[in-house]
Amino acid sequence: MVGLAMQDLSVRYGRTEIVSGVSAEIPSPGGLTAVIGPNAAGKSSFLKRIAGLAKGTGTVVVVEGEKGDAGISYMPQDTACNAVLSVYESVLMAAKQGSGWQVADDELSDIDRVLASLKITPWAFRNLGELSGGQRQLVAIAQALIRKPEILLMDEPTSALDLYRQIEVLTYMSSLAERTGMAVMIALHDLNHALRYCERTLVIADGRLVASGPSEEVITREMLRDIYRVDARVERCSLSRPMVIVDSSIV
Ligand SMILES: Nc1ncnc2c1ncn2[C@@H]1O[C@H](COP(=O)(O)OP(=O)(O)OP(=O)(O)O)[C@@H](O)[C@H]1O
Repeated sequence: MVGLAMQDLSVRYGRTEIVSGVSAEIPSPGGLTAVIGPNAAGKSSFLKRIAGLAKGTGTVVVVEGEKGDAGISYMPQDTACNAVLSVYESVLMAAKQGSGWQVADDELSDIDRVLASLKITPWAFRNLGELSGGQRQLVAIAQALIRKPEILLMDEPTSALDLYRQIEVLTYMSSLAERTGMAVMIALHDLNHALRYCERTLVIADGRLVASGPSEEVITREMLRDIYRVDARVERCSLSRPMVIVDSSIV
């Protein structure tokens, strides 16, 4: 069961400050938190700063975590691939990152379990270079999960997946977070995913946190107008789930 406290985070690339003064708390147990906002708003930079992969000021404290900073894992937006590795080898390498090369039986069982949970076992011995973009994205998720992070930062993890896989992955992440107490922050462009799968949402615009709270309270007509510049409504579908219906862009 972990949470996260972020205080006054900033990110700088050279002299340019891209993210400024972001403070937010993810209570324990973390569950799923969406990070939304327009293109180039600073979502990836914010996640990288939390993971210690981008330079800047501010503090990140892992609340109740056993591994401290070591328990944070970042899954990048671009899933770079080493074409000479098989899926299985690439997940094994991710598992062994930062530790020795001896492999125990239970580590191999963990890999089997992660591949099975994402339904990618049939490709286990195919080379990464032969996979489609969506298949590679699922492997990247497996590489992130095999490290058993306490806090997982996922940068648009479903952007290359078909609708069925998007739902499968987010449902799985949601149940995994509930079962393990893991905190998952997910940069997303699909606001219906944020409404449906994420307990809370942070909105980043121009590098600043402009709203945060329960997803349904944050994703409102006003926010969509002010931040996304679209005329849109949040209505309930026949199953009573909230969803965004876009009428037009605002010129
Ligand atoms: N390594 C870098 N060096 C310089 N500028 C960068 C670097 N990485 C990102 N930026 C700039 O920082 C800004 C925010 O980028 P970032 O990738 O954090 O946005 P984002 O909200 O994740 O965008 P998107 O939704 O388009 O993926 C952009 O203007 C981008 O050009």
